[in-house]
Amino acid sequence: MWRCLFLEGTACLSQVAARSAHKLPPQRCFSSFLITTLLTKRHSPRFAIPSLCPTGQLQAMTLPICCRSYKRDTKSILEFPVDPITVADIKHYLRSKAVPFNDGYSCLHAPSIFLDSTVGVHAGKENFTMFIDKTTGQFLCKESLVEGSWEDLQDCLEVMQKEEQAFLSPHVLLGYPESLEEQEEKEQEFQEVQRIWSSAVPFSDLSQEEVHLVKTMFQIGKISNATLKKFGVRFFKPTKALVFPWFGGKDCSLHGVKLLSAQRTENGVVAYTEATVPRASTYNNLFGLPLVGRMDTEVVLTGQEVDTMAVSQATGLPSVALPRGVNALPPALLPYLEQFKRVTLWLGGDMRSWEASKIFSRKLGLKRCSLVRPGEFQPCPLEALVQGRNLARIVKASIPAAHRSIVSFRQLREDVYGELANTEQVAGVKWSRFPELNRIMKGHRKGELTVFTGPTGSGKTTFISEFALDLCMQGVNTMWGSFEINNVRLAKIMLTQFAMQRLEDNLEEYDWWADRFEDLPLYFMTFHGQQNIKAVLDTMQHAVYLYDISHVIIDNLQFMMGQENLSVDKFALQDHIIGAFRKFSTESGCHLTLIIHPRKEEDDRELQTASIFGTAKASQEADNVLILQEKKLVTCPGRRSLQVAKNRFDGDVGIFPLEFNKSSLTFSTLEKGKQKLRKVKGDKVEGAENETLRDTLKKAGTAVKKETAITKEKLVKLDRPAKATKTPRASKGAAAGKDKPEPEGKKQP
Ligand SMILES: Nc1ncnc2c1ncn2[C@@H]1O[C@H](COP(=O)(O)OP(=O)(O)OP(=O)(O)O)[C@@H](O)[C@H]1O
Repeated sequence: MWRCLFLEGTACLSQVAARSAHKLPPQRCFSSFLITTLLTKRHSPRFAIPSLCPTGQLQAMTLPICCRSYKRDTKSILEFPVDPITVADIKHYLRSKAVPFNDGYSCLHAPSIFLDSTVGVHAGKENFTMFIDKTTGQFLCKESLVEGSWEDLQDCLEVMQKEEQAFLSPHVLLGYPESLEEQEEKEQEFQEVQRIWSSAVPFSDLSQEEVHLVKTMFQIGKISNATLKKFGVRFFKPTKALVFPWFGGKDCSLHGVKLLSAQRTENGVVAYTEATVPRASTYNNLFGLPLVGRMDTEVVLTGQEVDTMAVSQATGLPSVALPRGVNALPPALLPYLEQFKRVTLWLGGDMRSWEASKIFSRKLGLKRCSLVRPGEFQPCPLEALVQGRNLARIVKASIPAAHRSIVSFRQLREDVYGELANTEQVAGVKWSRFPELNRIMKGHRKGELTVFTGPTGSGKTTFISEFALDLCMQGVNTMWGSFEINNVRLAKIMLTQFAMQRLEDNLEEYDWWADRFEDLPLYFMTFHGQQNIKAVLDTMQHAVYLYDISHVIIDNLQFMMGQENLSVDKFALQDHIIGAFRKFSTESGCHLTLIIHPRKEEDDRELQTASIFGTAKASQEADNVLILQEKKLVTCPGRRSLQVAKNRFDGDVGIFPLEFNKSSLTFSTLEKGKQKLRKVKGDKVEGAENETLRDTLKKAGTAVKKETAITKEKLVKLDRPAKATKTPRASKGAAAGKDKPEPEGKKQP
C-alpha cells in the first residue's frame, strides 16, 4: 500500500526527516507556515536539517509505507521519552518565555496561545484555558481543542516569539495525514455511532411495561426516568442494551456511544457486557461532564455510568464516570477535572476499585482527593441506592487520600478489616490458564516483584509470555521490556499463544486474531539490546502514568548491566539495579516480573533460589521467586515444571508440571483446554436465547462489514466464563458471541 503525503518543498523533507530523526510524535505535523518559520530560524535542533531541503517550491511526495496495510498504532509501542521533563523544567521554560501560569492539581494553567484575546468573547480577559500536564508536558486548549506534545508547545511559543505574534491560529498544528484505511475506519465508526444512536429509543418513548422490564434487567429500578433523560440514556432494542452517549467538543456533538448489555448465564444469574464505539482505547468520555457547571468545585468520580446517575440523583452533586472504569484514568482527561477543588473517588465496592482509587488519586493530586472505602455499608453507588443508603453521607464520610507519614492502628483498622473481609480480592487477579499457580500463589498482585529464572533456552520467555498474556486478557494493563528478542518475534509468540494454534498454517485467520489481539491492553518498550537502567525506569514510570500499566516484564536483567560503569563490581551493580526495580514496583504499585539467568550449575542439578545469578539480593527483595525446572529426560525431552520457591504473600510454595504444546507455544494442559471448550459451548447454548451483542447487531443490520470496537473489546475475553454479578460491574466482557467461520473443535484462547 502507498500512502501519499502532500507537503511543501522545504517543509516536507525536513518535517519527515526531523520527525523520524528525533522521534517526535508521529501523529502531529506542523503546518507549512510553522515549519517554514522554524526553518528560517534554524536554531531548533528538531528541525535543523537544511541540507536535505531544496528551498521554496511546492512539490508532492509519495512515500512507500509498506506492502501490507498495517494500522498505525501509536499507543502499543512505547518510545522512550527523549528528554524526560519535570514540572520544574516546564515552569522554567514558561517563565523564560514570559508565559504566565497558575499551578493546578495535575496541570499548569496558562492563557491559551490559540485564542485572540482582543476579539469576541475572549476580549480583554486572561483566559487560562490551556492546560499543560505537569508530568508529560502534553497540552490542551479547552476552548479551541488544540492539543499536542510538549515539543509542539515549545515550537509554537518559539514561533510566536520570533514572529512577535500575540496568538497562533488553531490550525497551526496539523493532524498526521491518515491512510485511506484509517479514514474508512473512522467513517465506519462515525456511521455506526449515528446508526446506533438514531435507532436507540429514549426511555420516554418506551411503554411503561418496557421501561419496567429494562430497569429490572439492569437493576436500575431506583434510577428515575427523569435521571435517565437528564443523562440522555437510551435503549437499543436489537441487543437489549442501554446506550450511554458521549457528547463532547464545543458544540456538544455526539462523539461515541457505550452499550451495556445484559445476559443471563448458565446458572441463571445476569451478567453484563460493555462495548464502545469508537474502540475502548480512544473512547475518552467522562460520562456526565456536559451536566457539570463551569463553577462547580466538587465532583464524585465513579467507575460506571449507572453509578454516576445514582450519585447525581441521590445527592445532587456533580458526578462523572470514567470511560474504562477502574482500568485506567487516561491523562487526556485530567484537564477536564482541573476545575474541582474536591474530588471524591467512589469507583466501586470491591478491593480492585479501592486499589484503583488510591492510584488515580496520585494522578489527580492527593490533596484534593478523598476516597470512599468499599465495605459492607459502602457498596458501589448504585447498590447503595438500591439498599436505600444515604449516598450524601457516604460521600461526606470519604477519607482523605493524602496519607500521613505516621499512623496509628486506629487509622489502619479499616484497611486491615478490608483485607480480612476480602481475602479473594486481596489475593489478586487469578490466572485462567494456570490453576496450579492460583493454588500456590493465590493470584497476581499489584506492587510486587517477581523474579523468574530457569536454565538457558529452557523456555523462560515462552512461558512468561503466556503467563503475562493470561493476565492481560483479564484486563491487567501490561508492558513488555524485551531486550533479548525483538518485539515482532515476541508479539508473534504471544499471538500464537492467544490464538492457540500455528497461524503459519492458517494465515487466512490472521486478521481475525490480530484484530482481537490488538485490543488487549498490551504495550511494548522499543528497547533492544543493552540498555541503561535509568532510561528503562523512566519509560516504565512514563507508562504507568500514561496507561496505568500494572504489570511490567523485563526480559532480562543481564541486558541492564552492560552499559553501566565497568569499573564497578558487577554483583554490586546488579544489586543496585534490583534495588531500583524494587523501589519502582513498591512506589508505583506496578507488578514487575524480572527474568534473571541462573549462575552456571552442573547440568543435571535442579535449580534453586540460590542459583539466581548474583548475590542473594534478588531473592531477598523479590516477593515471589519462580523457577522453570527442566528435566533432562531422553524419553520426555520437553518436560518442564514450574516451581514457586518463594511466596511472600502467604508463604505457600510448590511445584507443578507444565505440558508444552509446540504448535500453540502454550504450557496449558490439554485437560484444561477441554474444560475451556465446554465452557464456551455452554455459554453459547445459554446465549442463544439471549443473543450476543455482535449477533444481534448483525441481524439488526447495524454491524458494519469490518468488525469494529463494539465487538472487539469483549471478544478477547471470550474464553472466560461469564462472571455473574448482581450489579452491572466487574463483569465486563463476560459474554460475547463469535462470528468467525470456525473449523470444528477449534479452541478459543
Ligand atoms: N518446554 C519446552 N519444550 C521444548 N521447547 C521449548 C519449550 N519451551 C520453549 N521451547 C522452545 O525453546 C526455544 C527457546 O525458548 P525461550 O526463548 O522461551 O527460552 P529462554 O529460556 O527464554 O532462552 P534464553 O535462555 O536464551 O533466554 C523456543 O523456540 C521455544 O519455542
